[in-house]
Amino acid sequence: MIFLSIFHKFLLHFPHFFYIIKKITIENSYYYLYQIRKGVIQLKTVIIGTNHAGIAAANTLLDTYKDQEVVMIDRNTNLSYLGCGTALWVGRQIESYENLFYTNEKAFAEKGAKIHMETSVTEVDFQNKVVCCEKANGSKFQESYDKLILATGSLPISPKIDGHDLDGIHFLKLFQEGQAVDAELSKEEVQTVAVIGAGYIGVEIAEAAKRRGKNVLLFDVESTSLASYYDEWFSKDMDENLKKHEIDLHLGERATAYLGEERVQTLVTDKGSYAVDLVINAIGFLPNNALGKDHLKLFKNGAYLVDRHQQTSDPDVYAIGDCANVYSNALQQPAYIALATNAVRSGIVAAHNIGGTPLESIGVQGSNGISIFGYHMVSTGLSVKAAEKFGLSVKYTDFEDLQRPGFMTHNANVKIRIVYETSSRRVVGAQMASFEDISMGIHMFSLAIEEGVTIDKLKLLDIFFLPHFNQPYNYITMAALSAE
Ligand SMILES: Cc1cc2nc3c(=O)[nH]c(=O)nc-3n(C[C@H](O)[C@H](O)[C@H](O)COP(=O)(O)OP(=O)(O)OC[C@H]3O[C@@H](n4cnc5c(N)ncnc54)[C@H](O)[C@@H]3O)c2cc1C
Ligand SMILES: NC(=O)c1ccc[n+]([C@@H]2O[C@H](COP(=O)([O-])OP(=O)(O)OC[C@H]3O[C@@H](n4cnc5c(N)ncnc54)[C@H](O)[C@@H]3O)[C@@H](O)[C@H]2O)c1
Repeated sequence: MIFLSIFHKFLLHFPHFFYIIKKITIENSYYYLYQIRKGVIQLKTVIIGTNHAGIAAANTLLDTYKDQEVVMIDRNTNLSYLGCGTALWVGRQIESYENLFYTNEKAFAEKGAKIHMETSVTEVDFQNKVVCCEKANGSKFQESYDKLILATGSLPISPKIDGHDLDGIHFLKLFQEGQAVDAELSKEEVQTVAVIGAGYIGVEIAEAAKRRGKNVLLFDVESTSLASYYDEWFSKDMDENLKKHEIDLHLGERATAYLGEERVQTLVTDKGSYAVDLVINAIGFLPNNALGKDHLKLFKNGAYLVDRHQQTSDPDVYAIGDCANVYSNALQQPAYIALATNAVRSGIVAAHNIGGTPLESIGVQGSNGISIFGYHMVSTGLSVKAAEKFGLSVKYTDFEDLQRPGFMTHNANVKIRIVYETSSRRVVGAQMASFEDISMGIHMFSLAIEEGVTIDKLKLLDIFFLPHFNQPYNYITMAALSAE
């Protein structure tokens, strides 16, 4: 031990000379990790991006590995904004945006991090392990690193069609963009709002704009809303729900141009043209890979390709959150799923590995939920449609009933679909919907997918019964029992 310690200190004094030997022999050893964990070796970790993923990594490093030096850099003015709240405050379901931030710059400075907000990283010199930064006032500086965490997130996809740079066309990613949409909806002259993309952001903001009294047109190229998350049996219900609340649905319709002098006045699609006062684009996210795309291996959509430790193809660089791929347990291969939940977990995993505790990600199911005009839908893993797209042969079992026994006066319908692989019979997905809150049940399916549980195992699963919550023949049991 003493010899190794002296040897290692010697190597640290001559880092360049012995760099390669150190990389091969020492950095892979348990003793090296042990020394990091004990704070004998102090690493400097630079985190680029301080939103959900970067915050989780920073908190884990600062709380658990107190001797590590942490530098956090973000170009935005704020951190920790919960985008899930945008539609809620824009739609006035909550009073203000103030509680949508769960931490701030000061909290990290107090924990000992060096934090640079309103600072863009313009370049990373991966060879010399240096990050080049530019502050909002134009001043430039550099930060060296031992380990780098890329947490640069995602960017909304911009449709490259005529007129896309006119005024009155918005995205909905940052807090500031939420503020801009909120201000637009406050204008009397803004009466007709076109939302492009009926995915999660589109459907949520369509509800919000309707709640603000606007005429809302919702467009998607797919034949239903929420097509990436649910099979038609579910998404058709959401379409009905949207129509019932007077949202004008335009499915299977693609925007082709925006027309206007300075501000957008007309939306042109492949099926018609519409007078509009405001456009909100919500057609998905792409990973923000600008800093590392020429140096690091990439997943097929451009996300940084990471292993189960969140390590990229450069061993000193980790990538987390929306800028990296995840491992899908349903598909049993890498995938891309941009969710805050994944961002947080991946940040924790990366930080423990850097801190000296080897930790593998257990993979994800992409569990998600939405609640629109009181109709709740939750899903995890793959829909039948998604499985087919990925070439996975699946079967499914459906069940629909009242949630509680008929004698209960407070009651509502519940629908469930469980999707399982044809050959192995392992569960690969589940979808549930109701006007009641049935959301917690989906977590059980998430675990089932993660653990490779078969549909047959669910048939006689011990599920409690109480009239307040469910029927003696629980809808999960009934769906599983009727599986072929
Ligand atoms: C309206 C909306 C609603 C959502 N609702 C939900 C939900 O209900 N549930 C859910 O799980 N997910 C939801 N999401 C998705 C979730 O917000 C993202 O998955 C999450 O933000 C990803 O976190 P991240 O930290 O990886 O990336 P981001 O949030 O994209 O953060 C990346 C950070 O990196 C910084 N950055 C990028 N490049 C640089 C650079 N060169 N220099 C310095 N800083 C840089 C950015 O300023 C940013 O702060 C929603 C998203 C939106 C937009
Ligand atoms: N409740 C939640 O968990 C929640 C809420 C908001 C956002 N998010 C996440 O944020 C990310 C971004 O959300 P999003 O809504 O932008 O993406 P999304 O992938 O949920 O939806 C994008 C939609 O746009 C449609 N589309 C694509 N190209 C189009 C085109 N040219 N014209 C018309 N429609 C087009 C797609 O068919 C899809 O339905 C997603 O990963 C999402 O899961 C999650």
